[in-house]
Amino acid sequence: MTSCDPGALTASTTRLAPAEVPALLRLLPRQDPLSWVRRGEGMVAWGVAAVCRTDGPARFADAAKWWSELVARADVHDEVDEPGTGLLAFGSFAFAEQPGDSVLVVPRVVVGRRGEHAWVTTIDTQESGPQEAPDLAVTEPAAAPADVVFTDGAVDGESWMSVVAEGVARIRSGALEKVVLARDLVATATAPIDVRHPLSRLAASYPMCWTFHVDRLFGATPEMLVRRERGLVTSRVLAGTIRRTGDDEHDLALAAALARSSKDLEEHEYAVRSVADALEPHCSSMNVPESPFVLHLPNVMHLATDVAGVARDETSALDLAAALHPSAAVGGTPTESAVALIAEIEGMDRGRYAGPVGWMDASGDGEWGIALRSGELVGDGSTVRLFAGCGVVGSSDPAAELAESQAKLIPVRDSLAAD
Ligand SMILES: C=C(O[C@H]1C=CC=C(C(=O)O)[C@@H]1O)C(=O)O
Repeated sequence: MTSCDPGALTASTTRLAPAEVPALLRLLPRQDPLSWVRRGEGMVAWGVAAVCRTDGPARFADAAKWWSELVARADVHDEVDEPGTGLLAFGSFAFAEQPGDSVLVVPRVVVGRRGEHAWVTTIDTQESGPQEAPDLAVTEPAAAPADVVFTDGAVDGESWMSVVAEGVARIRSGALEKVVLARDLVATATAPIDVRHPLSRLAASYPMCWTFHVDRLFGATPEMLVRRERGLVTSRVLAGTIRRTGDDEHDLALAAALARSSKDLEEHEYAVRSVADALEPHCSSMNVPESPFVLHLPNVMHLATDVAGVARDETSALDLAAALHPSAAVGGTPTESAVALIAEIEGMDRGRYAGPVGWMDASGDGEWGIALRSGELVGDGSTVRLFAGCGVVGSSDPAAELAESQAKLIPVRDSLAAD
């Protein structure tokens, strides 16, 4: 673990009039922006008061310990007292134990909006001393990336179909039941990309998703691994996908076909089971619907199940995310065999793609989505790795999975296009 020691932090949350707060993403400066926004609500933040980087099997536990020590020493003044107010950290965790780095960032300024509440939090270190009241004026719109060219990532499409075929063969041999296999695509621009451009495009086109950015990983995820809010625990499980055609009537017929597809229902059931089993020890009561609904996104439709439970103990949102990761929406069933097979045949470092991404506050409340429909800025920031993965079961067809992965790449791909 590497971290700076910021000493005792001071966090001050002040109430704002919601009508006076501009669209959250429009407040972000170019330097160190953070985002967690859905349907205009959520939080944006900037600056760095403290940061902690972890890796390996203890990446969640090390981050949780660092956070609880920071919280214990902090001085907090909070006149709003809602989930997300007071001291706050954004985070993004590696999918695998190795390789991959995970990060928690405590920003200097947070602006949030939630229902009838809006607020600004400033966070100061002993060294920095108190900061001036932050400027909450909208910033200039970010420029679109210049001349973006897309090339194959670690594995080209043809070879990736062989990877999927190998996954299917292993499943048919009885080695496991489901594995989620992913691929990447590389986008290269002629100059460093201002991440605020793809963020605003994603939020506008995918308002039902959580538009996030943490330490160069950005995207718009439709999947909530776990939310903990004042004792209520919820999770939105997605698995099972069909591409949309753009013709509403045809898409409705496809949605009905998805809801009946035994291949997709099987994929979905593994994912729901993995989440319900991992949450059970932490919940005194749970509601796990028997059949999924169809979630309509602009590019694809998914089988979706909303799981809810009442927290049995004080387990924090981050500890719950650690217990749930990797769910069978991104790993497979059984988890251990699937994760080993991914490392063996996928041929790609997932980094923080498909890991938990989100935020938590000092009370242990928080939201951790799964970093899907995402891209990671690399090098000098003019290159992005885009990711997409597909659940594979015994009846999966490699060509159909490749087409599905292409549809899942559309959100980030389009977000890099010129206006
Ligand atoms: C792994 C991804 O999607 C997961 C979430 C929803 C549907 C999925 C599927 O149908 O395969 C995947 O399990 C991805 O988008 O990269």
